[in-house]
Amino acid sequence: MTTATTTRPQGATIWLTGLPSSGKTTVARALAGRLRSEGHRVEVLDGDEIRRFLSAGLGFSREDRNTNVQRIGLVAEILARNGILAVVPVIAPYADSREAVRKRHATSDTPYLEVHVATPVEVCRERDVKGLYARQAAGQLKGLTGVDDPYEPPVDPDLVLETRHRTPVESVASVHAVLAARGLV
Ligand SMILES: Nc1ncnc2c1ncn2[C@@H]1O[C@H](COP(=O)(O)OS(=O)(=O)O)[C@@H](OP(=O)(O)O)[C@H]1O
Ligand SMILES: Nc1ncnc2c1ncn2[C@@H]1O[C@H](COP(=O)(O)OP(=O)(O)O)[C@@H](O)[C@H]1O
Repeated sequence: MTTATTTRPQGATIWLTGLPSSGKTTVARALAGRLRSEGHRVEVLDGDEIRRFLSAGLGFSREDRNTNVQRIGLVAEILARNGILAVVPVIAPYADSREAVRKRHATSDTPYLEVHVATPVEVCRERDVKGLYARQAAGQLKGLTGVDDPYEPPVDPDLVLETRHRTPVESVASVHAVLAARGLV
């Protein structure tokens, strides 16, 4: 009798950090589409959806954001460790919180990519997909990331996407190139 050996595909977490309306979700969805079309198993851990279920009840204090990011980091690492490409379009404004997620991945030797979606706040304000910048300006919302709440830009990200000067397809190509260079796709 022969024993079949199976090799599990290598997973990874691709974390897209950036301000609201910077383009995280747009790039994440387009990236996921491309990776799926190439036959990879992909999950997008959407910030809004996570906050409706896994992080229901959490707000936007520093403590709650950290709790949210650590929960998402845990789920992403479990998925990635099991051969899934986990794409995470979540603000994650605090450097120490992102560092803890990176360390969690390092502990299990799971590939982790930090991608800074580096769109200036003036451009995000113009895009204002969900009307948050307008609500903040009108005094109806306090603690908006990048405006009256902190965003600590990554110091040494694996990739920076200047979405002002690139189309989403070009941004996807940049992320894909990093994944390919690391042998992950
Ligand atoms: N005060 C404040 N600051 C920042 N963002 C706010 C806020 N209130 C609501 N939202 C909306 O919440 C969406 C999810 O946020 P995240 O879970 O990614 O944020 S965090 O990482 O926990 O800081 C986030 O989604 P994106 O716009 O896709 O970034 C915002 O639309
Ligand atoms: N080069 C680009 N990359 C990503 N998004 C862009 C770009 N140019 C314009 N946009 C637009 O900016 C908006 C970004 O919104 P979204 O992806 O929901 O941001 P976030 O998830 O960071 O809040 C979308 O309406 C998108 O079409």
